[in-house]
Amino acid sequence: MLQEEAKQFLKLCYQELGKDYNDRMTKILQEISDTGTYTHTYEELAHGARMAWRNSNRCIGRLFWESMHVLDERELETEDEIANALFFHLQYGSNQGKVIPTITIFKPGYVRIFNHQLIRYAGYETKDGIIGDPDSVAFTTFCESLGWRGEQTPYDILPLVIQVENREPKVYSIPEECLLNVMIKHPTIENFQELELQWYAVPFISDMKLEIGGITYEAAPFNGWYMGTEIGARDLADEQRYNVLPKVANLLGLETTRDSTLWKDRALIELNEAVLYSFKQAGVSIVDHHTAAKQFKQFEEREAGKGRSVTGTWSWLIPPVSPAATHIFHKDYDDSVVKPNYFYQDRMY
Ligand code: HEM
Ligand SMILES: N/C(=N/c1cccc(CO[C@@H]2CCNC2)c1)c1cccs1
Repeated sequence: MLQEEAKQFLKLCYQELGKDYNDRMTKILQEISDTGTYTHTYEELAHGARMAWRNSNRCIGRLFWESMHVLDERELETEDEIANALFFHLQYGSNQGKVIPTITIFKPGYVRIFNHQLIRYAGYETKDGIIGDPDSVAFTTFCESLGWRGEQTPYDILPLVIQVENREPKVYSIPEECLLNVMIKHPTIENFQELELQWYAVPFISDMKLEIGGITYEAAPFNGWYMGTEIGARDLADEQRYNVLPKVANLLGLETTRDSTLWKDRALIELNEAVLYSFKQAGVSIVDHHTAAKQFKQFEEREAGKGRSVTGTWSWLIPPVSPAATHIFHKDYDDSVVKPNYFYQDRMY
């Protein structure tokens, strides 16, 4: 099984790198029969992580798959060393707002990061309702069970929770210099900032596993930049998230008593325009869903040129705002799963 996965990956990887794979294949098969596993070279690891992004069916941002920076931290052993590598990744990937798509890869079978994203707001269940991000309530409660205490504001940054081997998970507050936040304001509606909306600048997904040639990296956090609708049409807009559309509509003086005034749609557009404007003003990379769709079209064309077929999940690739205004809506995609790839894994709390 591992031999087969290794063979398949190596053949394709070395073909794409323009290298002969015979010698390497022999060495790997020997290592697998000696030790039951094998260790990727940095080149195999880096190209495998990029191939996994290229194969991510639900990702609209794949045009840039070859440019991802890969930080190899497989030799780290202690929770402190790992926390410091994560603090480094936060600063390196954020790059003062000029976001660099980056992945850090830790020793397989040894490290787990409990966070869904390295930077996320806490959620608190109170008798008067939820403070903060409802999506974070379970993880926040878990952090509190480990002794962590937040300030109970709607935008508290959660700590990192790192587990090595089967030791107790350790909790680390994120240093200020690793954090970048954007206050949401509107280009023409002056009192929009009265809503006091904000969001963190850069998404770092930290709970997916990376599978390359039969080796599973359970801790391989990766960042890119946001597509505006993720924040403006989901994180801040969903009823079961920050649910701000009624507040935006009131600020805009919209008639909210009838659906047919399309007040929700108008509020959504103003909020998404404000998100894109605020990120640009703050010098933080972000892409609107029309530009992202055009970039994805370029990705499809480039892959065809390389003789590779593109797999995708239509329902995830279409943006949540004006989906039919993008080419993606008007075609269908083969949702087959190709490896290397990123996968969900069981929650640790
Ligand atoms: C560079 C800018 C990037 C943009 C604008 C982008 C955009 C997106 C968006 C909008 C989604 C859907 C998320 C959702 O609906 O919740 C997504 C999903 C995804 N992206 Fe990308 N992405 C980028 C980079 C990356 C990178 C660097 C990786 C990994 C190396 C990646 C891997 C994925 C994966 C695995 C999913 C599916 C997540 C899931 O199934 O929950 N993306 N991307
Ligand atoms: N823009 C992004 N968006 C996402 C990419 C992958 C996953 C997610 C969050 O997915 C959650 C689980 C299902 N929807 C929300 C968001 C990126 C995050 C890290 C690199 S690029």
